[in-house]
Amino acid sequence: MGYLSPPSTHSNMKSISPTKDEKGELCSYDSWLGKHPSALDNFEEVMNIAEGKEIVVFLDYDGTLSPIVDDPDQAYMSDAMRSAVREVAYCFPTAIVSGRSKDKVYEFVKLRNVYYAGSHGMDISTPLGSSKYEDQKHQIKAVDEKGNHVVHFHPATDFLPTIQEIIKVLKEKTTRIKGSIIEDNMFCVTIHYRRVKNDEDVDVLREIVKSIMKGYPNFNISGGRKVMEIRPNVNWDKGRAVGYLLESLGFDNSNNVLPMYLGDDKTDEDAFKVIRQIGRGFPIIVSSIAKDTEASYSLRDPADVLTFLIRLAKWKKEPVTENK
Ligand SMILES: O=P(O)(O)OC[C@H]1O[C@H](O[C@H]2O[C@H](CO)[C@@H](O)[C@H](O)[C@H]2O)[C@H](O)[C@@H](O)[C@@H]1O
Repeated sequence: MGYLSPPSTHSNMKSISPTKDEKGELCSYDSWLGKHPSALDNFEEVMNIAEGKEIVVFLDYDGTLSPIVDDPDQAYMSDAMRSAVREVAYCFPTAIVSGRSKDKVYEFVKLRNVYYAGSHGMDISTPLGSSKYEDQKHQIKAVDEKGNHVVHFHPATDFLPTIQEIIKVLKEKTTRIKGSIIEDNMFCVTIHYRRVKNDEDVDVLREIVKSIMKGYPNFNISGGRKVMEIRPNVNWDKGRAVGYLLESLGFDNSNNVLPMYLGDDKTDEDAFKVIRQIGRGFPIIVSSIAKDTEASYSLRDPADVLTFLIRLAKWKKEPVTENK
């Protein structure tokens, strides 16, 4: 089984926080690495487990394929990363699972040979004919720009008008908080405060958002990397999206499938948990600091991710050479 048991103290975790040891002291990165070993340093071990299995690759976008930057509209991925993802997607079914709207993440990634799940998995497109998912109400059959028959899955469609109303109110009420950005992610909303200069303004922004959202009980507020995220209260997240994609791509009954998920943020933890529940696969956290996580393996940053993806594609094409 390609899977390491989670440290027992990490179960039922609600958010990512710095990891503490038994004495309540912050863990060093090196001791954390003992529990979440580098997927690069242990590449051969990982790929020995993967040998003969059907690998499916899931990739988060921000902080995984692109470095974190101040301006969310400038979070470009490098050409080298694009080329590595393209190669990986030629070798294995590959999906990008992002908090951003599907269209926006496609604008950054620009690859046609990967699947996209935007809005934290609330906007997924897959080829027609594959999905046996019972929630027909939220599936729309369509023909894409290449003439392919596809299915769009939108479990939160009913919330769209309210989301637009929330965005309007948020924009009106937060104009005085310099540096704040309200990002329309289609089925969810992100409130950015990375560029808000002082902590008092961040606190005021938080209070404004909380106060507005009291009027919208069907929505939840969660956190991320210098963001607040507003999501409709539907039982759906990146973990459910991974399950949906595996099923839609025909891997639901396969005992041979090995999902590999690379992500850096709190919302990726839902996907890590699902892979743990499947009992096979590699939940890999991208982090240069020790933090509580359900992931088994780690990579330090997008540069590590790039090296890992290049090696992964090379392993598929030249397994013997890569394994030497
Ligand atoms: O699921 P993801 O693809 O990781 O998306 C999560 C959020 O990522 C973006 O925000 C983060 O990256 C920005 C650009 O580097 C950075 O400025 C921000 O502070 C980060 O939180 C994106 O803008 C959000 O909409 C996504 O929800």
